[in-house]
Amino acid sequence: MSKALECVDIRKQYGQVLYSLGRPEKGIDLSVASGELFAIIGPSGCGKSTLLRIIGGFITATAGDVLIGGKNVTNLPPHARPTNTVFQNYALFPHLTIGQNVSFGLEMEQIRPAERRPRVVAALDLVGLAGFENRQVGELSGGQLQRAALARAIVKRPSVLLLDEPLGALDLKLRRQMQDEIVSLKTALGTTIVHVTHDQEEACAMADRIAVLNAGVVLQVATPVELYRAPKTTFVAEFIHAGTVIRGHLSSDGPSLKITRPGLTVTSTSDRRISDQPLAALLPRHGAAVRLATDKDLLGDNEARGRVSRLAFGGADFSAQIRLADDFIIGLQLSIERVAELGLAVGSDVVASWRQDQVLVLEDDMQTTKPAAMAA
Ligand SMILES: Nc1ncnc2c1ncn2[C@@H]1O[C@H](COP(=O)(O)OP(=O)(O)OP(=O)(O)O)[C@@H](O)[C@H]1O
Repeated sequence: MSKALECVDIRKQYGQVLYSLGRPEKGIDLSVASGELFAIIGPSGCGKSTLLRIIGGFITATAGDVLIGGKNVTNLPPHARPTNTVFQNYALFPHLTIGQNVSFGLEMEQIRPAERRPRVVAALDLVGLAGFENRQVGELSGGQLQRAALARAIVKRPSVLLLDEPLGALDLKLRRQMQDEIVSLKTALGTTIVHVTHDQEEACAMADRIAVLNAGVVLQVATPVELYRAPKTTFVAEFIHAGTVIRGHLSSDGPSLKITRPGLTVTSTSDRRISDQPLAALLPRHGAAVRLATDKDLLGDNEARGRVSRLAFGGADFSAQIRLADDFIIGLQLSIERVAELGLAVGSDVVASWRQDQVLVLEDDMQTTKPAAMAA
């Protein structure tokens, strides 16, 4: 597939050492395929917006290049790039009607009025705002304003649409609806989209691929499923809530790796070698990876005795927390059927066990030890 966007060795420094995007020895490299919806996720302050604004031309990178459709646009201002950005705060002109707002960019490009009008009507139609042309900005709801902002961005037919947390201000229901609509829009127009969000669920629901950013560094780029099945580092695993991170004493046990902590020994078939790089294990959260029993005595590797400390129903399944002997908490998802079958309630004594081949070994890139942070 052809590349719609490439970031090559991008770095940005604010102040001397205040914040830096990219590492001193290597900047950020990203490649987004044509027609792809590519999400950038990460915690507040990690540099998502900075990166997106460098792509859009609103911020000048300290070093590196931005290529769109193979063309180097690094030195072009925002309006001369084939991109358009939708911001969280809509950024609509309050004194113009919705139609005039959508038409504004076309006027700037000196497109003839006769051509402008059908394009404005078509863009409003695409985002579900047919007939809203003559409405004032103040007469629209939050969701409608966000749609108008989208229409204004797509009317210029950008080859890359940049979304900077555009759904952040919407309530959950509207947010889900807009997520679906943006994906449909992408499919209908074939536009490449780069979407910045701090919400990993939103990214997973919408994106073809996701880049996880922390402290100015891209830790992993993968499809949503790959990210859950094989997070590379403890930061990624914890950020996306992939399971419970186990830190402890690490040793080699024949062909497998063994991590021991009080009341729990996990072994993994992972072939990662012990080196200077700190490693940790991940117990996946999804129900299929975990066996839970209420009448089991034998305890060996990958088995732990505990007590259900929380059972929260999330609509489709339960999020359970199990407190082990030394107050270490593991989190997992359980189906309604499984909870009923085991007669689980808060306070139930259980034995949890994992298949060796489902215990992942990952690079431990977290500075702080947060054993209970991953509870479901
Ligand atoms: N103009 C600036 N001068 C100095 N530091 C800045 C400037 N703009 C951003 N920063 C810093 O750069 C870092 C990255 O900011 P950025 O807005 O890109 O993060 P973000 O991941 O988008 O965060 P959020 O999710 O909170 O919007 C932050 O630590 C921020 O304080």
